[in-house]
Amino acid sequence: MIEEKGILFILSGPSGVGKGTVRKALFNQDTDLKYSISMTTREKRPGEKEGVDYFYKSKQDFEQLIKENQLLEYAKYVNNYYGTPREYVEKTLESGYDVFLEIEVQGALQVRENFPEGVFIFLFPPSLEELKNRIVHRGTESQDLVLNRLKEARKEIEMMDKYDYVVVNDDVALAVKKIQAIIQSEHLKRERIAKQYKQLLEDEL
Ligand SMILES: Nc1nc2c(ncn2[C@@H]2O[C@H](COP(=O)(O)OP(=O)(O)O)[C@@H](O)[C@H]2O)c(=O)[nH]1
Ligand SMILES: Nc1ncnc2c1ncn2[C@@H]1O[C@H](COP(=O)(O)OP(=O)(O)O)[C@@H](O)[C@H]1O
Repeated sequence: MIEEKGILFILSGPSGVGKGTVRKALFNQDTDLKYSISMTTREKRPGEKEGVDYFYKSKQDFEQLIKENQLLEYAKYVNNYYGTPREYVEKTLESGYDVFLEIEVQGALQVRENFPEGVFIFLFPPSLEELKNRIVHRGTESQDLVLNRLKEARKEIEMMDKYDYVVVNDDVALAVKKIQAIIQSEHLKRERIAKQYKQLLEDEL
């Protein structure tokens, strides 16, 4: 029998493109997806909550998690660590649920190595100018950090061709619809493959 494992979806793309905004809009709608909450060493922003937005860790605790191989992937991003808890993702997929990660590009490439069957979605800005506007207007960063994030963004955009899908985030609701269509079509694809496989086994008997 074919195991009914969940599908791992990875939403990535440059900082400021709208990953968090699009992910939240997606989860505000009715969905069976399970969001994997990341670990980070960055400071909690006003309004954020432990265990909802992130699990906030000290640098020392985070490095211990790395040593114990408890992270599926991790990256140092603008002087802070960010990482995905391995056990949550593996167990949730095993129990048949789809898991959704929203992570930056270096981490997504590491996930690619461990989960080549994952579905990798790159969120693309309408333009670099608009990306800069979004980082500036979000207002969570100092001028220096804005420049750092823009520098990162240029490098990250070069990684786009390693992804399965590219979604332009010009309008949040539209980007959400496109991601939902990708999720649906990946399920149909896998169902079709499972059916063909079953047929193949029956034909051989
Ligand atoms: N590699 C990796 N990146 C993450 C993870 N969680 C969040 N990120 C990314 O880290 C970057 C910075 O996140 P954050 O400080 O929350 O700022 P913002 O998402 O740009 O508002 C974003 O690109 C996130 O998508 C994770 O578990 N692993
Ligand atoms: N489609 C969009 N149109 C206009 N502004 C957007 C759109 N998506 C996101 N934003 C804005 O851009 C800024 C960065 O979004 P955010 O979700 O924090 O990006 P990321 O998680 O990729 O770093 C926020 O101020 C957000 O409100």
